[in-house]
Amino acid sequence: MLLNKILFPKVIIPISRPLLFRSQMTRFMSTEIRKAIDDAVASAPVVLFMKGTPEFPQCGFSRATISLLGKQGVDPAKFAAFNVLEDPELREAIKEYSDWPTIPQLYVNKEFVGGCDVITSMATSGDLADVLDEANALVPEEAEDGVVTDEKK
Ligand SMILES: N[C@@H](CCC(=O)N[C@@H](CS)C(=O)NCC(=O)O)C(=O)O
Ligand code: FES
Repeated sequence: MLLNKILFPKVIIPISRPLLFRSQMTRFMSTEIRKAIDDAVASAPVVLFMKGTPEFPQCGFSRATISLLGKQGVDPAKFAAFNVLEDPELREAIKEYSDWPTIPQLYVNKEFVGGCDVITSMATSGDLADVLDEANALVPEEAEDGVVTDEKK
């Protein structure tokens, strides 16, 4: 430790500050907001917290995620999206709730799955199709329309 301090004094000092700030932040979300997010997450089998709406995503990461969900064939009846740009409190609280620092955030059956990068790699590996299929969240084979994306307008 002493050797570290001598060799990397500038590394050790800044590390302690974000940790302290984080422990203060984790007490910040009110019970009401936590309950509201619990309800949002439980409102459909597939829930996306995003910037903008499925029809008009307002960020490339949200657009890419909604597009992937559409291509997987997520059933609109099994899907709910929450626009964090309409609710600054939700935008911050969802990060604490999931312990994930960015938007979009995907939940399937109330379980946090990940953000855009995770969803993209799960789509490539086939894991996303498996998770959505297990959640019974895909449109039946004979139906045509999945989640509306801006590509389908
Ligand atoms: N690598 C991220 C990309 C998403 C991202 O970086 N989102 C940023 C810019 S949209 C974000 O949410 N920043 C915090 C905020 O805007 O509140 C992922 O896999 O989802
Ligand atoms: S809003 Fe700028 S990258 Fe998402």
